[in-house]
Amino acid sequence: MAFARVNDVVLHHDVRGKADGPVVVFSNSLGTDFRIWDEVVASLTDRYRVVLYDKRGHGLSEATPAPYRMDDHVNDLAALLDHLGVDAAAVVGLSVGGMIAQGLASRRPDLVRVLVLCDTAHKIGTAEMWNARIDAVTANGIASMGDAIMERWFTPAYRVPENADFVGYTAMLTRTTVDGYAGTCAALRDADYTETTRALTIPVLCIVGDQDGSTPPDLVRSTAALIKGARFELVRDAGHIPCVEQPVETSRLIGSFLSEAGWH
Ligand SMILES: O=C(O)CC1=CCC(=O)O1
Repeated sequence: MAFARVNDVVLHHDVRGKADGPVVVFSNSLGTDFRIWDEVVASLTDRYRVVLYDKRGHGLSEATPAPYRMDDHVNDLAALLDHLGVDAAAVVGLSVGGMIAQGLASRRPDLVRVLVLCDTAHKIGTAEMWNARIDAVTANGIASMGDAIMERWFTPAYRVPENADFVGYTAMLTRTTVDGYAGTCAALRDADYTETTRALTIPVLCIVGDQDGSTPPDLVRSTAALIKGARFELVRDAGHIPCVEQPVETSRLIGSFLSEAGWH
């Protein structure tokens, strides 16, 4: 693992895999850090140079004061990739990470050659919804919303106290900084990539858990329908975070799409 100061923030990141391989970048969701990708990344490191990072306010990255703009997150990722000397990449993004990936693809078409959009959309939620979350997390902390968030993240079968992984991912959520969480809710509230995503011409795969309670299959399907030639895949028995709940199938879908898109 490593830390880098880019723009006005210190970002925690890690580079794994084949040093001279094509680059695959992973961007994670609200309230998670880059460990959610561990199992998927393990299936790719023999072929790819993989870049993982924690967006500002998440994981071990610095938490600058809320609110954030989606452009802050997009600029952070662009600056981190410039810092690492990456000049072309496939970008895999989950939820807000998928919005960051869409933003980067439209801002830096030189950099983004393939997109995998997991459980995300061109626009997620409403201003009322995000303002209510910002108010709740600011007044009562993230743990106060923990159960409701877990119901969207994971299926009932996964969400049992005997499942140590479930307990661990709950801790990952509740240890996110309030600035990072509320700041990123503001970024989500204000972001709408409908027009820029409609203009994408690169290979795009959209995948979603069949029981995703945050970005349900119909929403993700509507994002795929915006993009000429985009592929849509449903992951069975998964909620909002298929890379954690169904890592084998998620790895298979991502790995084969990267190959088919010529990213090898
Ligand atoms: O908390 C949720 O509902 C899940 C989520 C929405 C945007 C994101 O990145 O995660």
